[in-house]
Amino acid sequence: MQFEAISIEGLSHRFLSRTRPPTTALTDVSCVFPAGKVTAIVGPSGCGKSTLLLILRGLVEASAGKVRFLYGDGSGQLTAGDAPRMATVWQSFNLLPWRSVIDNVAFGLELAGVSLAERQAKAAEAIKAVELAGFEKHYPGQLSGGMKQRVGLARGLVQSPDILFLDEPFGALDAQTRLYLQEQLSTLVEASAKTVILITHSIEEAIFLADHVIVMTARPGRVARSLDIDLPRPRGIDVQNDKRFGEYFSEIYGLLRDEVRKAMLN
Ligand SMILES: Nc1ncnc2c1ncn2[C@@H]1O[C@H](COP(=O)(O)OP(=O)(O)OP(=O)(O)O)[C@@H](O)[C@H]1O
Repeated sequence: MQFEAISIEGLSHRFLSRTRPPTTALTDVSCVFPAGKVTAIVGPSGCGKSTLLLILRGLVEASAGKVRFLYGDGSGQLTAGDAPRMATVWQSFNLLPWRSVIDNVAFGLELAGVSLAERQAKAAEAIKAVELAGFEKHYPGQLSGGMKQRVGLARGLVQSPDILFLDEPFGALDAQTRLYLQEQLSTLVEASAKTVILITHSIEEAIFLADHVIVMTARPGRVARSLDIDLPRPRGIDVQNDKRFGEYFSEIYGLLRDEVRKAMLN
């Protein structure tokens, strides 16, 4: 059976607190994340993007609704099954400062009980894929922000996940580094045909990297619109000159503008 999609139906989530009124983070979210595609989620601050990611990763249990991981046998019939292998790259790098680059990248494999030789070989390959060969023995404190984030990316890739989650992966980086890493990520994603779910505040980043963009409303987050990004691949940064890029930007910004305003007044 092959992993085909994540399907979310009527998902809502409310955070309860003993000391504060409850916060409804998500309300009646329904959407599909197809396998082998990049889906970007954009939405105003606080609309529940990270909460959605935590629910998809099984780290938070939704108050209502369903998340189903769908598998097919090629006949067109889909059946729900267990979550496939997943990895997440976080904005805040989350590197262990006392471990070298290669040991940081290999950490997940070590926890999974993979032998030293195998995890070192796999980690070296992932480090090469993010163009950090030669830095295996460096420590996080010796790296720039962009290099740290590439280590984070390698740590996600090394696990050969079926689904790679990227939560604002480049948010903490300067504009040029961000652009460079977006290009690198685009190449990596195209080469691996992975299922990627990207959370971002950047409309350009969403259009550049994704096959589909889900635009969310202000909190409590709902799906405002789901758009297909019909731009050729492989994509280089010059895809921004394509007329359709500007049209997608205007459409998404048009949807977001009022929502961002509402989020500011929330
Ligand atoms: N553990 C929690 N307890 C209570 N409220 C929470 C908790 N986690 C998140 N929230 C609230 O739920 C709402 C959604 O938060 P979430 O972090 O999912 O939004 P987001 O869209 O990822 O935000 P941002 O874009 O700013 O990262 C926010 O109002 C937030 O304050």
